[in-house]
Order: sequence, then structure tokens, then C-alpha cells
Amino acid sequence: MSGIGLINLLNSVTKSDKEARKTSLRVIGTILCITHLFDIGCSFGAVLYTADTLNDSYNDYVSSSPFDLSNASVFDFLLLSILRAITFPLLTFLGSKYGADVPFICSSMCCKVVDDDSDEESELNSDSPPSSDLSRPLIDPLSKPSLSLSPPPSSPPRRNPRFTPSFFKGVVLFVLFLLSTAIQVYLGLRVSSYTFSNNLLPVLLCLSVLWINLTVYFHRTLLDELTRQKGLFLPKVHRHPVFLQKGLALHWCDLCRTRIRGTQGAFRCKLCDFDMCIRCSKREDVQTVSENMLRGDKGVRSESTVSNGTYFGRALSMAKGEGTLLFLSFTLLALYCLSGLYLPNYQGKIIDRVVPDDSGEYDKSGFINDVKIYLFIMLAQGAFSTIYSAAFQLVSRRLVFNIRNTLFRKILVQDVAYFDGTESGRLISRLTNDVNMMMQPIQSSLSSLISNAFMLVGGLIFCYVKSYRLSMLAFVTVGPIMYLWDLYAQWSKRLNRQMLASWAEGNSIASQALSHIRTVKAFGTETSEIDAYNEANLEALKAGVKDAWGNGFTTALTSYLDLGTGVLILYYGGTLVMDGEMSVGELVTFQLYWNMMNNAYQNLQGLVTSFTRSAAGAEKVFSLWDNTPDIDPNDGSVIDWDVEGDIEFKSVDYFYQMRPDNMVLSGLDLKIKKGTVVGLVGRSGGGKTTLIKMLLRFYDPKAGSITIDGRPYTSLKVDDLRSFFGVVSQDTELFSKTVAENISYGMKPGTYTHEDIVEAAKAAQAHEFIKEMKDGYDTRVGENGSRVSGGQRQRIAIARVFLRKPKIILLDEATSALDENSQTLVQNALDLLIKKSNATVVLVAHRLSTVMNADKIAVIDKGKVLELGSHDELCKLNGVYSMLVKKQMKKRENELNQEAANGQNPNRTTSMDDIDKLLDAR
Ligand SMILES: Nc1ncnc2c1ncn2[C@@H]1O[C@H](COP(=O)(O)OP(=O)(O)OP(=O)(O)O)[C@@H](O)[C@H]1O
Repeated sequence: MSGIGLINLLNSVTKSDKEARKTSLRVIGTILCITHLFDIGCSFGAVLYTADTLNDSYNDYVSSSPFDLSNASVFDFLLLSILRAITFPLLTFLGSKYGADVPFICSSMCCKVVDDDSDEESELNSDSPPSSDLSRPLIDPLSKPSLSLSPPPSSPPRRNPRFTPSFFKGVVLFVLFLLSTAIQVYLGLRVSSYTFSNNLLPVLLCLSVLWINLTVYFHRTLLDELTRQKGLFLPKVHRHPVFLQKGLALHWCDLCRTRIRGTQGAFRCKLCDFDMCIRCSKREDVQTVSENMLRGDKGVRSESTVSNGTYFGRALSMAKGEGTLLFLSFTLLALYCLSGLYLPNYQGKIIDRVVPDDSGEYDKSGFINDVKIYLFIMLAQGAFSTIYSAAFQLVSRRLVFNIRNTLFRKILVQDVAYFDGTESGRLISRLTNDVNMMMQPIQSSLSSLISNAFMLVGGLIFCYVKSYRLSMLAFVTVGPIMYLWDLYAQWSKRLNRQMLASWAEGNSIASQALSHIRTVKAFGTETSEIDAYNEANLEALKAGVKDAWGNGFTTALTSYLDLGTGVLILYYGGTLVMDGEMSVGELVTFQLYWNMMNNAYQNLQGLVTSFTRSAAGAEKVFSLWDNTPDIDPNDGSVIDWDVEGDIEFKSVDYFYQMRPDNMVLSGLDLKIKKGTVVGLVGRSGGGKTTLIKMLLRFYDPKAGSITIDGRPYTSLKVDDLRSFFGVVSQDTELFSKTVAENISYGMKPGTYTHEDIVEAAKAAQAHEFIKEMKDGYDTRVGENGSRVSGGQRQRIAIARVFLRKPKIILLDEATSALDENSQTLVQNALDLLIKKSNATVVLVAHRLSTVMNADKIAVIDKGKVLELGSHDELCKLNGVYSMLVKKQMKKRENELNQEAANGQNPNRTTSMDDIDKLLDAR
């Protein structure tokens, strides 16, 4: 786990950034004190073990050359551990003093710098949810979004641009790295050349390498935490402070998903790679209107950050159902590893058998015997590996299958508000790119992860058993190599996040262009769409190229360290063989174990890197996975009564999350009696369609309630509720299926027959045109019904409603997009539907002629019901409606006169009764 990972872990158990910082400092500081004490304690213990020679050896030690490594004393170990306990904290102190980021100062924006010494942050933070709580929205839906931030107190100190804090911090980290590596190499050389008189001493000395690596790790973590800038803290937007940073050219704003311009810079969270562009930081309503955020019906949610551990743990927990297969694979894997661990032993033995003993004799029978055992182990190992890898492949493939299916389900159950703020191309990207990236290491290396871990531990033990001296020498580079890979992994994770964002952007562009291909062609925008797609992909390519260079550089650096270790082993191992302390076979065995361990280690390092990278994909997937919708399909009671269709809106307030400033419904009251037809009229944008959407419970009111047969909507199972509705909207969406499949869409198999479909189509006046198609009801209608006309699409939609026989029918301007002939046909079908169904009907219309026959007409304006009554009642009321009717009649009269004067056919029905125009002329 990297330092950032540890800090994130500590932060996840605290409520505010201030508390998180204090906890981190306290915990890491304590661990460091303990580790340094252990370090000194072990060296001191080693000195005590050699106490009998202490007096002499100290004098020996000081008088001898510093390059003479054959000293009997281990006093230098103690001196070095004390030196570490002084220099490492000193370096951390210097790093924190000169490497701390300059606090963000904002000149133009209304913002506040978080100050540890004031209580401001806790005030701001008091209503922010715990980071892990995905079920709560980040904002109060009815509170007006505001960040209420004030200007900072003072200007930042001027600094030489070359010697920036991050430069100082980098220098300190580099010195720490060099110092620790040098000390480790020195200690490795010392231990390998030391003659030990007891067994505990080598253990104590070898532990030094462990302490060095641990202390360096915690010092780095502490330095990161101490240099963490006091930044701009917007608890409602992000749970950590963010910092203004230049040169984030390849980054994307996590709120509006626009690309950040490098020259401008952006606000960045150093803990979890959250970026926010300058524009978003200025928006007051940024927390509600940001696109592609995780959100529910009640507001924006925070996304989870995923460490390697949680990622792997969760992926495995998903494989719970594969218990037996996994157990079998693990057993075979254990056998494979054990047999693999035995092989080098026999290789060494075989080599020793071909070396003649003191009398010049060869042990031929022993030689044949060892070769036989070697062969047997090898064959068994091959068999184990074949079976376990097949089993693991099977498990990982099933895992991918389950993850894809579940994720698609999780996406579909999200609230409609989520889809309002998210582009479908990005969701497709989650289902494909993010899942692929997340599953890549698991799919390709679940088995190799475990086998390498086995080999690493086994190889390590065998190495120490064979020769702790050589092991000590060999292990001095492990810490530095680990550090370098960790640095690269974190960097690569960021690049991969950018790559995913660019791919998602590309997907979004492609899916929009493809779904609107006719508009693209009509406007001749093919080239600009291609350019936009190229640009998004180019960003991904740039990030990929950077990643490849980083990988190459890290590989080269660590390979040199590794090669150096190999040379050291050969040199000292050869010396030991020449001194008679080791046989040739033992040296070969050690080398084989070392290679085995080293390979396993490098494979693991690669895997950890790819896990860290893939965590970027996993974050996206798990965030969506954990996001329980506010209108949860699992909540509420089933509808167990005979629904009649009495609906009531009581003081309903509503605004869309993406436009919180636009109050669409405010205190709306409306009663819709069972079996009646209620027409909704009003100006465009007045909220009629919103009412229809609320009837389908796409959104819950921000205030007030909706009831059906006296029961609150929110107490009912949403799927159950929707099953009582039939809808025909202005833009009917058809699926790329057959006509019959489209008519029966949403019906459970077995609840209808083909004859029912034909009957429904006949009633909807669709049978004639369907019959004329070559394949009749089996004709595929194309994506979004592109192979049928608008009027035909509407009639298929009406046939759907006829077949469904709903209790409540919602007609949302079902004829408004049609030409005259189609309008008449569709209107006839609708009239028949209303007459035959006996259902409660709510119809939205732009034409007075469509609603005149309704039992009740509601005039909706400014989010309220302005007038309610039948056509006659409203005409008598002498209000808006009657004025509209009068205006319409006058207009109609004028038009007829005009047409007659022009010699046109006065029978033509025009859109002259368009309510919008009449209301606007009011
Ligand atoms: N998903 C959405 N997100 C944000 N605002 C929306 C959304 N859908 C609609 N609006 C806005 O809400 C208001 C009401 O829209 P609605 O579609 O209910 O009006 P309408 O009365 O049906 O209009 P029309 O007669 O033109 O269809 C409009 O100002 C519209 O711009």
C-alpha cells in the first residue's frame, strides 16, 4: 500500500479533513517512533550479543579502515540505526518546512482557504456526509445551493519559481532514497562477510533491512501528509481540500467533464485525483448541475475511492458462488507451488552428484535416483498447473460474465435523474472500457498472483535457509525497487484515469453522432464529429504513450538494480565456495531460489502495478455498483388491491436537478378522478410533461405528495405502480425488433397471444399498414423505428397500450409531431382507445380541439393549476381558457375568410388552435 493509500484509509474513518490530518499525523508519528525504537533495539541487541568482544571490537572498529568489512564488532549497525533515527526525521522536518505547498490564494473567486487553526472548516463540514455513505445525497434537495465562501486573509509569500516547494520535497525524497539504499547496501555487504557465532545475531542484523524499509516508507507518508496544502475546501462538492495547480493539460474536470487547459490550471485533490476546472469552481450550483456525476433522485452522491486491497477483495467476494472450483484450484495451486519449490533443491543435489568426492568417486546411483525424483516432480507440477490454470480461467470468465450482467442491471435501476445528467456513451464506456480495465488483472492473473505470492514466500524462506548471507546481500535492493515501482504505479493510475475519461468522451461523441446520424449528415458535420472523436482518442493516446515511457524507464532502472544484485550474489557466492563455506550445488540452488523469488517478486510487482492501474476502472464500476437509487425498485409494498385510478397531486413542488433555479411545479394541486379524461393545457415549458413523468414516478416531488387511490406513491413498489400505466408520448421510442415484439414490449410472455397483438393493432388502426409490409408483424422496424413513418410509430405505440389494457393512460402530445393525415388517423385511434379502455386518461395537448371533449381540463401555468373544469365550465368562467377559445374562434374565422379570399380550400385544418401561440398573444 502506498503512503497515499494509508492516508486515504485513515481519512475514510474520519469526518473532516482537519480531523483526518490530525489522525494521520498521530498514527504515523507513533508508528515511526516504534519502528525507530525497534530498529535501534535490534542493533543494540546485536551489540549485546557480541558484548564479550565489545571493548576490543570498538577499539578495533575505530582504528580499522572503514572499508574493512571483516570486523568482529557490530557496533557500526548500532551507530547507523542511531544515525537513521536522527537523519530521517531531520530530512522529513526539512521536507515539511520547505516542501509544504503554498496555501491556495484566490483573487477573483469567493472562496475560503481551510485554516487548521480556525473552526471554519468544521462549520462547513458539519453537514457533509461521511465519505463512505453513498446512500445519502451530498446536498439538501430543497436548500438553494450556495458555497458561501469568503476571501482569504493574506497573500502568499513570494518564492523563486525554480525552487518550488515540490522541488524541495523532491530533493528530500531523493536524498532519503539514496541514503536508505546506500545504508542497505553497506549492511548487506557487512552481513554477508560477517562470521556469526550464534543463531540470533544474524536474525537481528537481517532485520535491519526490514526496519530501514519500514521507516523510509512511513517517513515518506508523513512527509506527504505534512506537506499537504491547506486548500480550497468545498465539502458539498468534494470531501477533501482541492488545490490550484498549473499544467494539468491532460486532465478532465470531474464535474463538467470538459478538458482542462494546461495554461489555466485547475483545482486538484491530491488524495484522490479529483479535478475541478476554474469555471466549475466559480459556479454556485456546481454541486447539483455537474454532468456525469453519480446522482440519485435526491441529489449528487460521492464516488468511492478504491485501494488495491478493496478492489481485489470485492472482486473475490463476487466469486463466492464459485467456492468449490476455487477450492480445487487453490489446492492444486498449492501442490504446484510446493513441487516447484522443491525442484531447485534437486537441481543443486544433481550438480553436487556430478562433482567427484574427496576420493574422486561419483555417486552414480544417487545421481540416477535424484534425476528420477526430479523428473517425477516436474511431471506432477505440469499436471497441476494445467488443471488449476484451466479452473482459474473458468472462474474469471464467469466472474466477468456476472460483473457485466450485474453492472447493466445496476445501471438500468438508477434514477431517471441520473440519466438526465449522464451521457449514454459514458455509460457504455463503463460497461465496456471500465469493466475491461478492472477485470484485466483478475482475468489474466488471478492464478499467477497467488502462485507468485507462494513462490515469493517459499523462495524467500529457502533463500534464507540456504544462505542468509547471500540473502541479506540480495535483499538490499528489494526496498528501492519496490519504491520505484510504487511511484510508477501511482503515476500510471492517474494516466489510466485520464485514458478512461478520454475513451468515455470518445464513446459519448460516437454514440451521439451515430444515434443522430441523419442530423449529422443533413448539417454536413461528419468532419467535425470525426475531429472531436479523434481529439478525445488522441488524449487517450498521449496518456498511453506517457505511461509506456514511464514503464520503460522504471523497468530499466529496476533492471539495473536487479542486475547489480545478481553480480553481487555471484561474486560473494563464488568467494564463499572458494573459501569452502558452500558447495557449488548449494550456490546453484541458492541462485535458482533467488531467481525464482526474484521472478515471482517482479511478476507480483507487475501485477500490483496493473491492479493499481485497474483500480481506476474499478472505482468507476464500484461507485455505480454501490449507488442505490433513491427511487429504489426494491422499496415499497406491492399493490395488492384492485387499482381504480384515482390520482391526487397535493401541493407538489418540483425542480430538475440539472436546473435547480427553474421551479417547474410549485404547490401544484390536482385531483384526477378514476375513469375520467383530464386534459392538460398550458404554455410550452409550463410543466405538463413533467406532470406526466411524475405520474410515472420518474421523479419524486421535492415537496408535497402524489397519491393513487389514496395511497402515497412513495409507499408503493415502483415497478408495480408503473405496470398500471400505458403511455403514448410525442417521440415514441421503438426498439430494433419486429413490429409484434414492439407491440408486446413490456408484457410478460404467456400473458398474451399473437391474436391479441393483431387485435390491438387493428384497434390502433395499425393493422392495415403492418399487413402491407412484406414480413407483416415480423418486420423489423430498425433502431428507434427508423424504418416506419412517424404516424405508424405512434399507432404501434397506441397498439401497445391497447394490448396492455392499463388502468391509467397517459397521452403526451401524441399527435403533435404528425402531418394532417397521420394526425387524423392517430387521433381516431386515440379516441377509440379512450372510449374502449374505461381507464383514467391524462392527456397533454397543444391543440384545444384535442382536449375539448375531456371531462376536466386543467390549465397549467407557472407550475400551478390556473383553472380546472370541463370545456363548458371553463368557457363560462371567463378566464384564461375561455379567452383562448374566443381567440381561437376569431383566428379561425379570419383564416377561413383569408383562405376563401385566396381561393384556397377552407376545409384545411391548421395548427391555428396552437395553445402556445394563443397564450403568448394573451
Ligand atoms: N430533464 C430536465 N432537466 C432540466 N430541465 C428540464 C428537464 N425537462 C424539462 N425541463 C424544463 O422544465 C420545464 C418544464 O418542462 P416540460 O417538458 O414539463 O414542459 P411542457 O409543459 O411539457 O412543455 P411542452 O409543451 O413544450 O412539451 C421547462 O422549462 C424545461 O426546460
